Amino acid sequence: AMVSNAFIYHADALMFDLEDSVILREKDAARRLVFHALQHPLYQNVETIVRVNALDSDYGVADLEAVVRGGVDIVRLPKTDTAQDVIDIENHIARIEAECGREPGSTGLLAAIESPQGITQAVAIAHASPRLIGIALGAEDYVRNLRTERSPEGTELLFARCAILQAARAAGIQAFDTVYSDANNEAGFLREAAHIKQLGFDGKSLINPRQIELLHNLYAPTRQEADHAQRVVDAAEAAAREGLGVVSLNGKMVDSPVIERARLVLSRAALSGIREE
Ligand SMILES: CC(=O)SCCNC(=O)CCNC(=O)[C@H](O)C(C)(C)COP(=O)(O)OP(=O)(O)OC[C@H]1O[C@@H](n2cnc3c(N)ncnc32)[C@H](O)[C@@H]1OP(=O)(O)O
Ligand SMILES: O=C([O-])CC(=O)C(=O)O
Ligand SMILES: [Mg+2]
Repeated sequence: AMVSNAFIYHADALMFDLEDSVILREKDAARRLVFHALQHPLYQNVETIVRVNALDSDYGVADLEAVVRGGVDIVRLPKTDTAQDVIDIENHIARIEAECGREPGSTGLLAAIESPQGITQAVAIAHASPRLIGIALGAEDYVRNLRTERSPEGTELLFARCAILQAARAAGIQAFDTVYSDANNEAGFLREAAHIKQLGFDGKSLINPRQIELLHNLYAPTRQEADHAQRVVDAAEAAAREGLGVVSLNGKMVDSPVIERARLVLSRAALSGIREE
């Protein structure tokens, strides 16, 4: 039911999971279901991601064969511990693309880091393949590996989140935060989402449709922020026409980092609209 309904919720991308939310005896059926969903007309204008099983499991390579042939946009590799894990999946994807006549390099890759080993290797992982569109944190497995649990403040995740952000930005790719597992706790979700937005994440994996609008609204700038960003960009363009690199807007210095931040605000307004307070 979820696979056939998911496209109605206006998520930025839809992620089909073949890994930890599918029990072992359903792995083959789930793979077939996803293979067909990827080719369904309803999913042609939606960005699709499939989380495959680990390549060293009994299912990983079969998952890849199905989803690359099915036309998935991005493959999510779970539990990425080393750059070699990325290179291994990269090699399989390149082979399958060649075999099925898909444009070489057209399948994107998203590596989820879910262990202390992966966090220590985050920089190498983030640089391991030109297919990588981003890296992501998988916090449920990560806290299990740390031998702790998630707190409302997220203190136990701060190091991992910063490591992932640093590595992603150093490699020029995106950084995605982990799921918030309590689908009925709106206040807790919003608190965590505000925290990861402030750290600099590009977005977050969601597990329930009710979280989509909450996150889009949080990432949408306020009317005041969008108007200010527009004034900054207007002032910068006027200054550039006069050959100036720095201008003053109501006494505040506007130079290149300020202008770039203003452009980011405007691009978020274009994507998510204006925040409803
Ligand atoms: C640690 C990890 O690996 S996380 C990643 C793997 N796990 C997942 O992807 C879990 C996906 N999410 C879910 O299974 C569920 O949302 C749960 C278990 C979190 C909550 O379950 P419920 O409380 O039963 O969901 P809820 O009552 O909010 O569902 C409302 C509607 O949304 C649909 N829905 C719920 N979650 C999703 C989803 N992830 N995708 C699409 N549709 C969904 C339900 O089918 C239901 O539709 P209906 O009204 O047509 O019947
Ligand atoms: O990657 C995610 O966000 C979900 C996940 O597998 C985890 O938290 O272990
Ligand atoms: Mg996990």
